[in-house]
Formats: sequence, structure tokens, C-alpha cells
Amino acid sequence: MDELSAGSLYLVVLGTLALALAFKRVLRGKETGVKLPPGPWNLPIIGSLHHLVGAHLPHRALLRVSRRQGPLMLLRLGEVPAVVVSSPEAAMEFLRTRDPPAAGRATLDIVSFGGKGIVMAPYGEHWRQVRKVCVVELLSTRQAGGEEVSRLVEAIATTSPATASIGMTQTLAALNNDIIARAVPTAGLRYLRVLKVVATLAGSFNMVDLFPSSRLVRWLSCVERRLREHHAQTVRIVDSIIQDRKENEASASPGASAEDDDNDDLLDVLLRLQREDNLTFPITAEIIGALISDIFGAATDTTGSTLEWAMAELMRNPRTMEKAKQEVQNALGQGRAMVTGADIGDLHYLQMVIKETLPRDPRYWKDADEFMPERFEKNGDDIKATTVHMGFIPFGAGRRQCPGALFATTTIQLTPVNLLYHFDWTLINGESPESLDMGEVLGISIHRRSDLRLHAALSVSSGFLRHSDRDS
Ligand code: HEM
Repeated sequence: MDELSAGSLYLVVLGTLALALAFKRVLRGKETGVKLPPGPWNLPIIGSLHHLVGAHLPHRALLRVSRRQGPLMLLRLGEVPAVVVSSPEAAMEFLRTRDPPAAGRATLDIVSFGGKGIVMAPYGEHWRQVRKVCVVELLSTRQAGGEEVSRLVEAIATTSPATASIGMTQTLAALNNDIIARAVPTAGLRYLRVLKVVATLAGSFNMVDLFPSSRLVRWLSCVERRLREHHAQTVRIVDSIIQDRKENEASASPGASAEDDDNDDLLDVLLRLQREDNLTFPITAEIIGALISDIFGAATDTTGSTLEWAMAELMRNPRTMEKAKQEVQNALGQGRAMVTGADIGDLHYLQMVIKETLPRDPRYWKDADEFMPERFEKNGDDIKATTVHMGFIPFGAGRRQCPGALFATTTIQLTPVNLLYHFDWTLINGESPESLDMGEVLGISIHRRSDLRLHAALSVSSGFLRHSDRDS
């Protein structure tokens, strides 16, 4: 098996970093005076693209070239110079000490509202302000997911046993949308559907991104046209959501909004900031739209695929699954309807399972391909300090590190704990742990190539009544 095997969030990070850094943080040496790293030999027009041929996933091709060139290399992707960072140390060094100007991909410029949100905003006053809004107002104090995970458990528990084959890809993606959508409840399915198309189009390699100055390429590209159309739809949907919310607020009784401050969702917070007008620039409807899109985009794909890989790894490793289940059931006893964030602190093995879903670099981890949560036991208390140096930066580092890390961590722990506590999971269609497909495809992060379909039976510990019992 390939040394960066499926299930590794390090892949997500590597993919994210490689793609983000390759496309998003493009160094323009002559503008910045930064000394550019060396790269492989280039051809006219296509630049370094021929070095990437042969791997079906771009991050793997980048990894292959980086093995020859070193962890920091300069590629020319068509006409676009790109610095690719592919080792944790180089990434840490790069992310901590340098802040190259963002020169966005042509397609991402469209979907990011021209950098008016956070993800594609170049370093500067606008980014500083919106980042503060995200960290202080939107993400740090919000606990993700309790209600939604509970609904998910109930939905699975009440699925008729005869047909209880659960499509984990859709189920976990729906859970994440549910969690994030709580922040924008009126966003609705239409918004999420459009956003998904936008993410798929923007997540792929596009000629327009390689030759942004070519009018011919832009004219021939249907991707750019489709992105513009879908982006216009998201703008219309967000505008109508804002309009509805403002009308509701206007018709609500005076004082009601102050009472509900604690329940404010993401849109409420942004509208309040717009009214207060305390930032160094006005929060326009466009900025609100851009921030909402960015947060959905940054949150759903990453969290959903992490959860899916974690479940897949557990299914592929029955002994690990059994050990994790034992820990959860021993710690929580029988008959609980819901496991909450407060219960997670004692579940050390489960936390190691999540960590193990994240790093997979053979230069730092022995038998990196083996799914061995126990490897974290050995490092004991030093784990926090050592992981930073050992290739464990799933949420990035430096100024642009993930502001949703806390939010995401709650979801990626709370969901599997509940899934393991309430259900016994089995593979279906004659699949065995050894034959389980662990192939990958590229989206905003690395996804499973095939949908993970599992059978769920209510476990003895679960407090949810069996479906048949409920009916009788
Ligand atoms: C397992 C889940 C997640 C992983 C692995 C992850 C990883 C990352 C990484 C590596 C970056 C830095 C990218 C770069 O340097 O360009 C990032 C940025 C970001 N993430 Fe996350 N993330 C996750 C979940 C979330 C969630 C749940 C949210 C919001 C609710 C979120 C919001 C953001 C935002 C807004 C940024 C851009 C920050 C900036 O540019 O200043 N992420 N994430």
C-alpha cells in the first residue's frame, strides 16, 4: 500500500497545504523580494505540469516530485508560480515565519467573493478584522454538535433493522451540514446544494487557474462560466436569507433580540456587527455572504471526511474497534440516551483513535501504514510537544491556522463516541475488513473513493429503545 495511505488526515493537511500553498499563497518573487526555492526543470508554456503526469490525484503527484526536489520547491503550474511545501517542518517554518501575499486562483477568486471573506483574503487589515470576528465572535465559544449528534443517533436507531444499511458518506456529511447550518438555519438545502457544486468545481484542476491571463482559455472554459452562475445563485440565496432575517427582527417584539443573544447564530452575529459598525470597514452583505460561504466551505468537507475515514479505519481494524467500544461502554455504563462533550475527557483511547486518523508520514511514525492508536500512548504527556515536531499539524500553523479547530475537535470526537456507544457496526455486501476499499478522491480535502456503507444494530448499552419496541 502507498505510504500515505487512505484515512490519514495528514493527507487532508498535506492536500490542503499543497493545494492551498500551491494555488493560494503564490509567491511572486519579484514583488516580494523573497528568495524562491529551487524546482524541477520546466517546459515552455506548461511549466512544470509534465512532472505531475501519471498520478490520478494531484497531491500524490506533488508528493512524488517533492521527494526528488525536497520539502520546499517552486513549480510553474502553467503560467502560475507556486511554492509547494510538503514536510511538516517546512510547513511550520513557512507558515510561522513567512506570510506571502495571496494571489488567488482565478476560479477561487470567483467563489471567494474576490477574497472578501476570510479563507482567500490576503494578509492585511481586512483579513485581521474578519479573522477576529471568526475567532472571538463566531467559533471559539460555540460548542458544536450535541443536538445534531443526538438527532443523528436517533435517526439511525429508528431505521428499520431490515434496511439499516447506512450510507456513511451522506449521513456524516448531512450531520456536518446540520451542525454548521445551525449557525445559519435558514440557509436551507438549496444553499447547501449550490455550495456543494461550487466546492466540486473549485476543488478540481482547472485550465483557467493555470493560464489565468489567457483570454482564449477563459473563453473556452465552461468551469469558469458555471462557477459564475452558481456563485450568483449563492449570492441571491444569502441576500434573501439576510432580507428575511431583517424582516423577522423588525417584526419581533422589542427586547426579544437581547434575551436571545446566547442563541444567536452566525448570521445574527454578523448582522449585529453590521449594525454596531465598530470594525475598520463596514460589514456589507457581500462580506456576510463571503464569510458564510467560507465557513461552510472550510468546515463541512474537512470534518465530514475526517469522520468517515475514522469510521472506515475502525471497520478495517476490528480489534481497535472493539477496544474503543469497550472503553466507551465501560466508562459510560448502560442506558445513556446521549454521550456529551463532558464525557469525552476520560476516553483516552478514543482520543488516540482520532489522533491516529490524522498523522501518517513514514518519516515520523513507525509503521505509518498500520492503524495503531497505541503509538500515542508511548509518547505519554509529551505528546502535545512532540507531535508539533513530528508531523502533526492537522489544523495548520501560524497566522492562518484553522480558527475552527476547537469547533471541529468537538464534532470529530463526539460523533464517533456516540456511534460506538449506541451501535454495533458491521460491513455489508460480503465485504471484509481486508477488502474494504480505502481509495481516495480529491475534493477540498481527500475523500473516500467509494461510499462507506455499514449496517448498524442498536448496542446493548444504548439507551435508545429498539425500533420494534417503540412500535409495540
Ligand atoms: C477536521 C476538520 C478541519 C481541519 C482538518 C481543518 C484544517 C484547516 C487548515 C489546515 C487550515 C489552514 C489552511 C491554510 O493554511 O490555507 C484551515 C483554515 C481554516 N479553517 Fe479549518 N479545518 C477543519 C475544520 C474547520 C471548521 C469546523 C471550521 C469552521 C466552523 C473551519 C474554518 C476554517 C477557516 C475559516 C479557515 C481559514 C483561516 C484563515 O485563512 O485565516 N475549519 N483549516
